[in-house]
Amino acid sequence: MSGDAELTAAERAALDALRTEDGSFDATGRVVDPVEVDDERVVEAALRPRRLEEFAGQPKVRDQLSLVLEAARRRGSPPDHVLLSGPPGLGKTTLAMMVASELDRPIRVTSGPAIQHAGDLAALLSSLVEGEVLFLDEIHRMSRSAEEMLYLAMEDFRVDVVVGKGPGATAIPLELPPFTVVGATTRAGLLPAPLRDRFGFTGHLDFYEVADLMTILRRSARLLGVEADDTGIAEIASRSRGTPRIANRLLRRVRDWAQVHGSGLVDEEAAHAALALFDVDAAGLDRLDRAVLEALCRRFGGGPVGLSTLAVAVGEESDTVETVAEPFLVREGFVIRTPRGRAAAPKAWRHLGLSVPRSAMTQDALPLDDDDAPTGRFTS
Ligand SMILES: Nc1ncnc2c1ncn2[C@@H]1O[C@H](COP(=O)(O)OP(=O)(O)OP(=O)(O)O)[C@@H](O)[C@H]1O
Repeated sequence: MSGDAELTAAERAALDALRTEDGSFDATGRVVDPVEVDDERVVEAALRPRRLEEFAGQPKVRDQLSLVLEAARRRGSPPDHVLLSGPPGLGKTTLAMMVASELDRPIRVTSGPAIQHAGDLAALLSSLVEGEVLFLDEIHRMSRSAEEMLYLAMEDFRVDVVVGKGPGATAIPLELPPFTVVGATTRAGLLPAPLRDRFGFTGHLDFYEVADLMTILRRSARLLGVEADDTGIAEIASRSRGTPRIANRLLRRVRDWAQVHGSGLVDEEAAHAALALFDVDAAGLDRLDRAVLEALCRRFGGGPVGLSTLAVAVGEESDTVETVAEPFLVREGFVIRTPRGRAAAPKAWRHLGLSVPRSAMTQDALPLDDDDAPTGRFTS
């Protein structure tokens, strides 16, 4: 059944106004999508700071990590394994690269989906050199058998290579040189406890303050050779959903506008015009975000409503709504996660120009969902 089947004409019109030509909200093509798109890799790599002192924002995680690395350097041994969690585009890969460069050690980069068999992992682990950093992106997407091998390897620097099959199979232990795993995940809650416990340091990256995004944007503008004044930088920063990847992307779109329609200078006027063109509103919300708010308020009377029902109503995958739109909507106080589903906060009604119903006033009092706010912490 189509998610729009029970909409009133007015509701359907409101949602349709937010759709792209093919009828979806085109989450992957969004200018404010925090997930990296393929042709961005080169420019992202060029903009990536190499040293911790150039890493703007996230002072807690940066200082904690800096201490862990400095202590390891002084001891002359690899640091504890590091787990970095947080929404996409906040700098997990950047920090992983920094661990290697700060320690002056090589880094091997792979990701959970690339390791589907324990054998893939065994081959990788047995080729590491002493002190090497193994960056495992999307670590929550590794297969269970690989996960089990990984936590043995992280604890004892050993893997058991199974030779043969059936009753005659034997496990041959293989010693590994000490190494450091840096795991990155957008979903720390999905990691099994035994794996999570093998990380001596866990850093949770949170959305950035506007002032930190401005620092990042000034640096990026300099590296890209873009002339930008503070009004333009501030406007872009405030609409970047607290995410450096989005800030850098919006900077490039505003630069395009300034080069084609303006004087080449990235200023407030260029930022306003370019961001209007790309459907990014004053709060940094785009079509998908507004569709989520429209559906929550107009169709479900403010909720609470289950994630999958909400996703069907906006014509998107649950995963896209949960990992792409929702973290920012929750953090900015538009949406509240409750054990009974998602609810619209008063700010959502106001953002859509609707009057706030009495029921929405009490949504703030509902208990939050468990997943909501891990912070940077040490684990033993
Ligand atoms: N603190 C920062 N200072 C400067 N630039 C940053 C910072 N954090 C992120 N960036 C920039 O933002 C872009 C995205 O960062 P990065 O790839 O590290 O994010 P990520 O969290 O690993 O994302 P994903 O989960 O999608 O892999 C990079 O180009 C990087 O240069």
